[in-house]
Amino acid sequence: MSTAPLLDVRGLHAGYGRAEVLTGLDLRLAAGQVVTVIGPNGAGKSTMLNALMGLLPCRGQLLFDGVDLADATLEERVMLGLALVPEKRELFGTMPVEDNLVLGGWRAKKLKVPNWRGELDRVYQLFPRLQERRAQLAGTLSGGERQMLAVGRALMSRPKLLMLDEPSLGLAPLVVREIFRIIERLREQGVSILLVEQNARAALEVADYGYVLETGEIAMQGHAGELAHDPRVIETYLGAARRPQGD
Ligand SMILES: Nc1ncnc2c1ncn2[C@@H]1O[C@H](COP(=O)(O)OP(=O)(O)OP(=O)(O)O)[C@@H](O)[C@H]1O
Repeated sequence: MSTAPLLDVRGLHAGYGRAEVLTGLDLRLAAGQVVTVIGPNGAGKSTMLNALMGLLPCRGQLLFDGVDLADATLEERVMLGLALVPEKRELFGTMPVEDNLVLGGWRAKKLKVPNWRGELDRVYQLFPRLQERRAQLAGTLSGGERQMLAVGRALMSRPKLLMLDEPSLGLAPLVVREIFRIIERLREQGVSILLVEQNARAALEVADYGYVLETGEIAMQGHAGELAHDPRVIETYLGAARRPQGD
């Protein structure tokens, strides 16, 4: 590609103490793209996101929007425009919904983005349910509402790249569909998204490009539509599509 990617990861190594989980991962994402990383439990998907966010020590080249992230702290990465919605959502349960959202706006506030509070209206447009429940304590929300709040809070920082760790995890099928509809809408709005998912089918439907991460390495990659039709991906990750052959 002629223009530099928004995110350019080369030879990423990361792990916990002596246990190396990622052993030289390469990944690229162009601005405006939705890129998904699928793979089995324990492959290292969350480890990758945590390393990108600066929550874990790592080695390798990490370029974000042309900036080398090697020595950037978590706060600096947030200021550069990275946002992570972690698997555990990590909301402030004893605070109202709206306060959780406002806290997410500190980057925009610090950057003196004019009318950053207007971001609240955008988030409420995307998630009318959050507006209805703006005064309710976050800890009393349903699983789906908590996920919406976690995504909304990340959007409040006006990120250049939104990283989502298993947004559908633990949610009922109807709510999962709602979450993917929202990802689709964000995509239409031009938000760049790095999506880690176990729900490979839904992830490949919404994404432009996909990577398959297996035991710390990229095993396959390609345009999402092509991956979704690849026999190995179908066999391993889209198993529900298989029809019994009667043997
Ligand atoms: N805090 C930790 N300390 C030590 N090992 C960890 C820690 N977190 C994860 N691991 C190990 O790192 C490996 C990769 O885990 P990771 O959570 O990144 O995988 P994943 O692909 O996101 O899978 P999952 O979908 O289960 O979260 C696993 O073997 C896991 O046991």
